[in-house]
Amino acid sequence: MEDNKVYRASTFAPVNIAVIKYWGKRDTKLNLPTNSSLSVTLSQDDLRTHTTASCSASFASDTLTLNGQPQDISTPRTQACLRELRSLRKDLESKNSSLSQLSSLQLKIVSENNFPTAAGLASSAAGFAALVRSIANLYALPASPTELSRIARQGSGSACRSLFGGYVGWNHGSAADGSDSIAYEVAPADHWSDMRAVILVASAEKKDVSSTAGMQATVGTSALFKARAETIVPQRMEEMEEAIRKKDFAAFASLTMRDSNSFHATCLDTDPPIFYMNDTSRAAVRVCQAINETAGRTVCAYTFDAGPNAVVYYLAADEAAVAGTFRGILGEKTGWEGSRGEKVEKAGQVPENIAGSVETLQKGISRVILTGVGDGPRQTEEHLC
Ligand SMILES: Nc1ncnc2c1ncn2[C@@H]1O[C@H](COP(=O)(O)OP(=O)(O)OP(=O)(O)O)[C@@H](O)[C@H]1O
Ligand SMILES: C[C@@](O)(CCOP(=O)(O)OP(=O)(O)O)CC(=O)O
Repeated sequence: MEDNKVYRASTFAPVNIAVIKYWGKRDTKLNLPTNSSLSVTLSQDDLRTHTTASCSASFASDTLTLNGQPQDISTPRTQACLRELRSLRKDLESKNSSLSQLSSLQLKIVSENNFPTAAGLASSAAGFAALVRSIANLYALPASPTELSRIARQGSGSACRSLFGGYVGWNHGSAADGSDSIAYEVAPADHWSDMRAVILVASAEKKDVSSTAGMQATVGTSALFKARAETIVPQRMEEMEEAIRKKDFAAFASLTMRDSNSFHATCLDTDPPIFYMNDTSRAAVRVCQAINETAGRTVCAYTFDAGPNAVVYYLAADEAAVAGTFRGILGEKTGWEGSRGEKVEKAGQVPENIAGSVETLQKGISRVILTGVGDGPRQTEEHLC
């Protein structure tokens, strides 16, 4: 091996927003969930993590830098990912002596998120998916996205779904070692490519209760949680997969909204209660209901993660009715500039009976992000170091 040679590989990885939520672990060390979940991968043209993984005999220790700030790389979750990836590389090296011994070199990982970190915009999902994918590329691992999803899950549960594009399931699995708790493609992005999303960013602040802490408080104290994990979600997973296969937006939307509500109900049922949605979030729910009522059919579906931001899914054909209404209300906010936002036709009047919600939304939303379903991680020659 050449002394001091720097080996590197870079990737972009997407954010995913669940429509059937992961909430609760049966094993906190391995991030094994109590229920399966399903998400839509969002386009990396709008939201993405960019990560470069490099290794060299000249590096003194493993390091991780996120948005220019050194991060603690010694956390058990990051260490679990690095250990698994190094071990796969070591296996390759032991079978082929002509391979450079990269598994014994220190890693330098540099990453940038083009959206607020830890604001409920699934930064840990894109972040760990990018970390795992970039190191797998650096090590030239023949591992499939499914195998890498098993590793990324140990970084952050929802990260396993960001190894795939399109519509992605995560099977809760039953093996104690987590070998069957992996992500799978329900349908690629081009199966239902006209799925769009407008994200209403309510707050770019760091949240009070992390997903990790919040979900275990729910597991420990919520009486509703058991029914959700054992009965409600298994049934919804089947219905959601069918809705996606048939491209049935009304069914997709109804399941998405009900599952978001069910997840937030278990948060409220936690002792002490956890509030991720706020007045702004509830105003977004009312506006979505009004949009659907005005259209006379279901044209949009809201969902909320562990934070107040609304993600509103809709189909391209209903852009004027959905994004157009939000443009009418939030047209002054950041996010409408550029060809995509400017193309959104402002819809007509919003019903008078939701004037209060409209005002709350105007006060509480700082920016919007227009996006849609997208593909999985992309290798790139643009290196960050
Ligand atoms: N690009 C990245 N590379 C490595 N780790 C990252 C990256 N981006 C985020 N993370 C890790 O994820 C953490 C944020 O995760 P957290 O679950 O708190 O928020 P979130 O993912 O934005 O929200 P949520 O998952 O609830 O939607 C960061 O503190 C950091 O440790
Ligand atoms: C509400 C959610 O976004 C929760 C995501 O939780 P994380 O994947 O961030 O949790 P950890 O596994 O502890 O890292 C729902 C979802 O994405 O399915």
